[in-house]
Amino acid sequence: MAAPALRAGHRWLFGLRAASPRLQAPGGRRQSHDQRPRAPAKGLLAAQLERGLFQEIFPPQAAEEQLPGLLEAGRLPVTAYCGFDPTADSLHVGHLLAVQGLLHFKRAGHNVVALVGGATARLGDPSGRAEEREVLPEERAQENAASLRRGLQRLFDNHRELFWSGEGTRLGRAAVLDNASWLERESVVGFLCAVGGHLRMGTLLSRQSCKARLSSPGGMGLAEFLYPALQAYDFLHLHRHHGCRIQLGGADQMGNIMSGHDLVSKVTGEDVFGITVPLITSTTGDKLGKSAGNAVWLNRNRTSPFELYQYFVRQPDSAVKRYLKLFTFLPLPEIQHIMEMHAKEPEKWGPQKRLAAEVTKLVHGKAGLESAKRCTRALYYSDIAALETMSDQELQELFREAPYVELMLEPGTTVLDLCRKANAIVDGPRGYRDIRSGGVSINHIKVTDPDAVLVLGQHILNNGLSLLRIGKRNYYVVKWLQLSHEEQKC
Ligand SMILES: Nc1ncnc2c1ncn2[C@@H]1O[C@H](COP(=O)(O)OP(=O)(O)OP(=O)(O)O)[C@@H](O)[C@H]1O
Ligand SMILES: N[C@@H](Cc1ccc(O)cc1)C(=O)O
Repeated sequence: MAAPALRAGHRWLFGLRAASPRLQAPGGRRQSHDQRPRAPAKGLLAAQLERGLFQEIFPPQAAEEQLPGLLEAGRLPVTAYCGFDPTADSLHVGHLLAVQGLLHFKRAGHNVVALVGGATARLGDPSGRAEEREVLPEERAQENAASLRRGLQRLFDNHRELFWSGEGTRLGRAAVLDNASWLERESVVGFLCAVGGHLRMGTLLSRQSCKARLSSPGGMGLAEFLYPALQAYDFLHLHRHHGCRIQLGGADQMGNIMSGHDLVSKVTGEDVFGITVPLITSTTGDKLGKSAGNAVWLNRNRTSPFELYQYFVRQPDSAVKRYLKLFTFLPLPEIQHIMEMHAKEPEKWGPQKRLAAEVTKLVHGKAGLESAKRCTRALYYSDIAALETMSDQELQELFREAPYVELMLEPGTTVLDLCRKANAIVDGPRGYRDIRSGGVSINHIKVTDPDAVLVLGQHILNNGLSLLRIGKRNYYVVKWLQLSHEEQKC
């Protein structure tokens, strides 16, 4: 019955606060291992509870009773799923944690489904929302869904190629599905008959996300209200057609996961489970994601490999150990060792760099990681060799805000000509003076003679580019056109 299940949920949440390694004792002190209840399970479950990746289990008693056995190494594979609504055309770092959860299932030999919510995205999940979402047009939902499917597949492929060595276990299978392929085919009457009697109004109304939306100034629309029922129906569909027994999601998904659990167990009489991963937040405590407008994206056209790498390199010491456990597959003793080295040589930023490298490799592959490192050397270490080997795409990504100018190279072009043609200095004597006074550099080297003729290999790199900087941080990327062999010889 719904109400006792919810109470049990609360009891578990309460118990888990003590169990979660992430949570701190009053006064900000971390609880010692001894104060925590013993890890209630073996295998995958215990390992991920210890890493802090699995936060809550539903129903709570399953953490000690059914799940440890079900997920133990060497047992028959189970199938777990997690859904991602394509309300944007890219996944982001918050989603990566849920994907990481799926990948750990695969590594333990279980099968996973990454579900793109092509249908649910059009309704909009009310969980954690202060306002109703804008209706997503069907065409946009389809385009975004295709992009998310590619993003998820890329993560599974990169993981298999770069992070899986066999390790004596079979790597579980992964499928990427879209709920539009069944929800859009289901009739309204069919849906209500399948779901209507099993999901109770009292329970749905008592969910935190529903209460919050109902008491908001704009109230709650029917589509939002029915959202959890559609997500529950997905769980039922995946249970019937793919044998799915576990739904994974961020902590804000617990209400929807409980509805799915209700529906599947009532309709089929079988035990199914929910697992949540912690929410990744910004330094101000907001959930990292689209709604808060602070997403760090996984698609290169939104956040470059360099920017993703830098996001992780910038993590403070207070977060980096936890992130190494959550976002990488490094064994815990290795993480411990990395942290011990860091205590001896903090100036090397060892854990941050390792974290950044592991995540960038998973998201963008080896080439993406190399690109991130090349851009880092070019920008922060003024490394001309790195600058010279950068592609046009990398340069544009690196200086996203910088104007990108294409210019024809004419014989005798001077430093002043370059600055003027790029609109980087003001016309007249003031621009001339600005160069003289040392405010301009080309390819990281200061130029003070406005009349100096540009030299290939120095002012113009072998890849046909010049990086012009005015003052401290105004960059201009210049691409020289028609650099023929003849000109290069001049
Ligand atoms: N910052 C985050 N930390 C952990 N999990 C997250 C985070 N953001 C999203 N998720 C999880 O990823 C899954 C897909 O989320 P969803 O498609 O709603 O994206 P979203 O970024 O949460 O959307 P929005 O920001 O628009 O609410 C859910 O299980 C969600 O809880
Ligand atoms: N409701 C989830 C996405 C989702 C969609 C369909 C599902 O079956 C599961 C999850 C979210 O917004 O975060």
